[in-house]
Formats: sequence, C-alpha cells, structure tokens
Amino acid sequence: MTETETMPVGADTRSGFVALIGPTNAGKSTLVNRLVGAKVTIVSHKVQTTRATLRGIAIHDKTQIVFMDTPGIFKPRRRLDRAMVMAAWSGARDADVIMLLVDSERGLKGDAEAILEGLKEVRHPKILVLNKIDRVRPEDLLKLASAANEAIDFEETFMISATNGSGCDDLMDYLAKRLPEGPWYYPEDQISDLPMRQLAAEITREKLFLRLHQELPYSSHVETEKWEERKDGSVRIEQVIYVERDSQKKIALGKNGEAIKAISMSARKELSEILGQPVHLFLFVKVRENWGDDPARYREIGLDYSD
Ligand SMILES: Nc1nc2c(ncn2[C@@H]2O[C@H](COP(=O)(O)OP(=O)(O)OP(=O)(O)O)[C@@H](O)[C@H]2O)c(=O)[nH]1
Repeated sequence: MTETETMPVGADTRSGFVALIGPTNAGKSTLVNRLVGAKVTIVSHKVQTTRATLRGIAIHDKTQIVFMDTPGIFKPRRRLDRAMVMAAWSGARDADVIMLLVDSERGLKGDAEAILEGLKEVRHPKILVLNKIDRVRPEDLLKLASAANEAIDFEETFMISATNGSGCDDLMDYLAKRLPEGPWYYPEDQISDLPMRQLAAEITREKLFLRLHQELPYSSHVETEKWEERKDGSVRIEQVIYVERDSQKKIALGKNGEAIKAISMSARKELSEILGQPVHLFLFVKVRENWGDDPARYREIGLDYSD
C-alpha cells in the first residue's frame, strides 16, 4: 500500500494506539474481536493463550484505533512467562492510551492487584474498563469502580460486556475523541497486522487446545513452515506442532491419528473461510525438548526477551 492510500480524503482524521492491559481471562481478545468486528486474535477458555502482542484495528467515526492486545500480566514462573510479562508492558509504553480491563466478577484480587501496582508507575493516560458486567450486581460494580479509582487516577471508567456488547459504543465514542489528530496508520480495510503465517499457526494452536487441553500441557507450539499459493487458487500450508516429549506426540496424534485429523479438519475449515480460498493443510508433530527455556525461541515467536 502506498502512503496516500492509508489516508482517507477530507482529512480531520484521528488515530492512535490503545494498549489493553489485564489479567489472563479478563476478556481482552473477546473485546478486541467485538470492537474490530472480525476474528483477529484467538479466544480460548484456556488461560495464557496470547503469546505475542497482536493488534486489531477499528475505525470509529473518523478515527482509526489500533488495539494492542497484550498477553496477560501475571507473576512470572518460568523464563518464557517473564518474557510474556515484559512484552505486555513494553506494548503499553508505545500506546496513546492504556486501557485496563478487569473481570468484574473476579474483581481486584491477585493479578489485577499486581497490575494496578505496576500501572501506578506508568505515566500514560489510563482508563478503566470493567468487563463481564452481565455477571455481577450493579452495587458490586460500583464498589469495584471506586476501589480501583482510589488506587489509580483513571481518566474515565467504563462498564461493559464484551460478549453482549453493552457499554462498548460509549467506550468507542470516547476513544475516537481521545486519540490525537493525524493520518491513519493503516489502510482502511486492514484489521490486523499479524502476518498470515502466524495467524494460521494461532488457528491450529487453538484447535489443538480445544481438543487436547486436558492431556497436553501448555508447552506445545505451532509453526507454519511452508505457504505455497497454487495456480488453481488454493493454498498449501505445512505446519509443525512442536511438543516436548514422545508421550505428548502420541497424544497429539491420537489413536489411529484421530486427534490430528480432527484438529487438521477444523483448522483447515476456518483457514479457508478466513482466506476465502481452498486450503490444503498438512500437520506434522515433532518433539523438541525444553523449548520453553530456550531464549532463541522467544524471538521467533515475536517476543523480545532480555535478562
Ligand atoms: N460472561 C462474560 N464472559 C466474557 C465476557 N468477556 C469475555 N468473556 C469470557 O471470558 C473468557 C476469557 O476471554 P478472553 O477474551 O480469551 O480473555 P483474555 O483476557 O484475552 O485472555 P488471555 O489471552 O489468556 O490473556 C472467555 O471464555 C470469554 O468468552 C463478558 O463480557 N461476559
């Protein structure tokens, strides 16, 4: 795309970056998907599914709002976890507005409390978004809002439900006015800057978790190794599912290859819908020991880690 194509005619446009900060499972991915209106990040019931900083891009009035969907911030346990925490905070520092998303049902306990503490140090404009209001009583919601505002001076507080959409219009109106004047960063039809190969790997990873989350630990990882556009309009995609042990490989394959076949089928279906073309998906399972402790891997998956 050329520079002129990124700017709508008529100017008085606004644009900016909004960092989503929040504990795992607060609903960050669900909210970005709702605001952007398309599936750009992967939503799963399993916590810590967001490993890299992904973005969704929304247009509201004449404002382009770029969401930085950070990985959940929580107490680091392993080296990889620490890299995820650092990726989340570095994302926040690049933003025009930081949006703290809290699961109203869980309140400010645990991770949310630690994030509030961390946010005190950050000078950027901050807003509070209380999510999942469909699950709590209004009086509890008000208590939560005032407790959070006592800890931090938020510019504004919103109460929303990312799943049913209530409160989301007010939030968008506010962000559209709050972001600075300036040309748009991305072409109008772009909803994510996540490369297709990575998006394709995320989709397969989601299917893997949905089917095997009880048996397979979090230590598996998917990479797209080959992407070949064919003359007949279809695409051939080869991906490797990396696991840590032989026993996990057996689980990923399943009895008579049933698990891998089912994962492949549902990933292929979703990929062809997103790409709008037939997809031939080939999945391989390989064992790679201790990749979770290898810093070189973080760089490959988009996380910059330094001690
Ligand atoms: N009832 C209700 N559930 C919600 C709402 N928003 C999100 N959820 C659910 O909360 C769970 C977690 O949502 P995600 O969007 O994956 O959360 P996340 O913050 O991106 O999680 P990580 O990627 O692990 O950091 C999912 O099961 C969502 O369906 C809401 O407004 N109401």
